[in-house]
Amino acid sequence: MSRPRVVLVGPMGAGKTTVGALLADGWGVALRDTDADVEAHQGRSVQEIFVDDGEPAFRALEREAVAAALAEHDGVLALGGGAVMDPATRDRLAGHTVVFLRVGLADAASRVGLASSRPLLLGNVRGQLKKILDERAAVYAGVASAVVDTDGRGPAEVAEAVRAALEVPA
Ligand SMILES: Nc1ncnc2c1ncn2[C@@H]1O[C@H](COP(=O)(O)OP(=O)(O)O)[C@@H](O)[C@H]1O
Ligand SMILES: O=C(O)C1=C[C@@H](OP(=O)(O)O)[C@@H](O)[C@H](O)C1
Ligand SMILES: [Mg+2]
Repeated sequence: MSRPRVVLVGPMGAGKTTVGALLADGWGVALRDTDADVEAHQGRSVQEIFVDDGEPAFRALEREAVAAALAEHDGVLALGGGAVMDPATRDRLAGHTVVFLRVGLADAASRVGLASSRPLLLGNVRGQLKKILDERAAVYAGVASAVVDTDGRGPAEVAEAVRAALEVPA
């Protein structure tokens, strides 16, 4: 059975998708991102799925996308920020190499921008982000085998810190 070289978790704006692409490029492996997998499978954006079918429907699709990627993918895997809130997903992550990209409110808000297309942030980016960071911090830490701080660091520096945390060559 193949397994991802690293699974990236953390809140919106942590840089999972961006840093995941840098890591995958550097290692010459593929990046898989569960948001992109759900969108490709559904032929709709995450935002459209939230609006049309609601968050629980998205979470069910996301759970299946994570399960498939964990079982099939041997490159870098970026999860959507809320995926780890699902207990079955947390169980599946056990034994995987999971890096929590930690980000504070200021950096997360400035990265996602005030006009975020992320459905959970519509209307009140900072307020919603603060709530999510508070609610999920312990959950991210609980599934992680390593934690990498991203505040004040650009994507390349974060990717380097991930490699250092994994103690694998660039
Ligand atoms: N370390 C970083 N420093 C500055 N901007 C970043 C960093 N990581 C990501 N970004 C930018 O922040 C935004 C969100 O990044 P993204 O990779 O989509 O985060 P996530 O997948 O964790 O929600 C993108 O515009 C990206 O270019
Ligand atoms: O944190 C969340 O609940 C979400 C994070 C998003 O992915 P990113 O973390 O890649 O932005 C996306 O899955 C959806 O908008 C919900
Ligand atoms: Mg992402």
